[in-house]
Amino acid sequence: MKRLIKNGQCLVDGHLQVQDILIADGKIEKFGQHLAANVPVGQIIDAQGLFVSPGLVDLHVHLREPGQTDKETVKTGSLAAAHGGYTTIAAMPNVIPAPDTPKRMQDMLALNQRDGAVHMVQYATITTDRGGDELVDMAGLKAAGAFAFSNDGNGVQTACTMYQGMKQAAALNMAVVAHAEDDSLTYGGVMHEGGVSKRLGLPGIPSVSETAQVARDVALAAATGVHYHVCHVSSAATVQVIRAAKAAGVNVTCEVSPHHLLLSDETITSDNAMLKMNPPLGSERDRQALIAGLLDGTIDVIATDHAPHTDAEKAQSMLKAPFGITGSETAFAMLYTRFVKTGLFSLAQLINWMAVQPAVLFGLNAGQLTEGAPADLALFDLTTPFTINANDFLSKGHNSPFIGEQVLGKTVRTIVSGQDVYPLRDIN
Ligand SMILES: NC(=O)N[C@@H](CC(=O)O)C(=O)O
Ligand SMILES: [Zn+2]
Repeated sequence: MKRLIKNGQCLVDGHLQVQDILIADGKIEKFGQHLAANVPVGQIIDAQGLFVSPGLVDLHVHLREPGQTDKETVKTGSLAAAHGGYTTIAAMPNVIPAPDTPKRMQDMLALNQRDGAVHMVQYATITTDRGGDELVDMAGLKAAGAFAFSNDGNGVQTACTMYQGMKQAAALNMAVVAHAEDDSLTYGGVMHEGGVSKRLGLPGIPSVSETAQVARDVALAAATGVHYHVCHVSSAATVQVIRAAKAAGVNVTCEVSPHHLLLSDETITSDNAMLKMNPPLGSERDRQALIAGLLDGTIDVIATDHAPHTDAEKAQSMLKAPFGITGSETAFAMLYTRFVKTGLFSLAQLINWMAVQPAVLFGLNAGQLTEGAPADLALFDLTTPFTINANDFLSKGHNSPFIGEQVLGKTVRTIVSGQDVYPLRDIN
């Protein structure tokens, strides 16, 4: 079936231009001005005044199924992504059981295929059950359809395990995607170690727990040649390590989360678990270094680290609540409002970091608004202010520090392979 999106504002060579998009068979058939086409009645979408973006691509989400479906499911998590304008998401393997064998990967992919509202790719673990030192059957997992390898939620503690894992992944031409955290340096902390943690009397996590492991892994990546991708970089020192590694020609890429760009430990004025995540919010200096890292190309992409938890869990003190906040449904609007409207980033840069580059880094057929590409699109209203409201979330998680924020950039419609996935007709 054909559909025509008329008069949307699209990025062409970095600037907004009024364009039409003709969709046929789930793909963009034509992209241009004043397209005339024979489309069935009711299949013309008036996008006047809306920003029509390539669907966003999120390299880091937690969907909790199987194992913790009180927090999220593949259905609710992928709908939350669609609500945020994402059309492709990469699901982390910290589910129970973890996709650490080919059979479990096949089961996981079948579930994603059945319930995913958007395109999904799936990380396999690096080690069995994301712990210890027993490497998974990487070749078997690749053959079963794994996207890349990650123990996200935890760092790989032993250099030898990481080294052997990287060697195997490199031979398979697969990426190793690392949550970098040296457990011997976290001291049971719940927030960034610094003046604020001292003032609040909360145990701190030194940022060197991240930097030390990234430095180790950069050396291992250089020795193995693997594509090493660092998750949710949070500190100035880590940005500097990655900058130097890139300059030395190491095959390293990295992501930053919206919350690490938007917030710092100074936002934490009281014991508030909505501001507890891993890695923790850094200092204001760290935050500035992350912004500078994006702008100079050290940081490649923005990924949400969408990490839903139950209301009851996150109502607890920072000492007890689990680490993690949601992100899929707030990322674009928060970043657009705080960084593009203020002139710090251009809209083209933001879309490059949220859609184009995530696809480029991992060879996904996504992130492009060009003829022949999948018709994966997000339509955003950049002019009508709205308030972020937990009642609008399609995620089961309400653990967002951005609830109540006044923003621009509401998702009006999300289209995957030519079909509407948001707004949605049946949610259950
Ligand atoms: N980021 C978090 O604080 N939590 C994530 C795990 C992770 O990405 O490290 C989760 O799964 O809850
Ligand atoms: Zn992580």
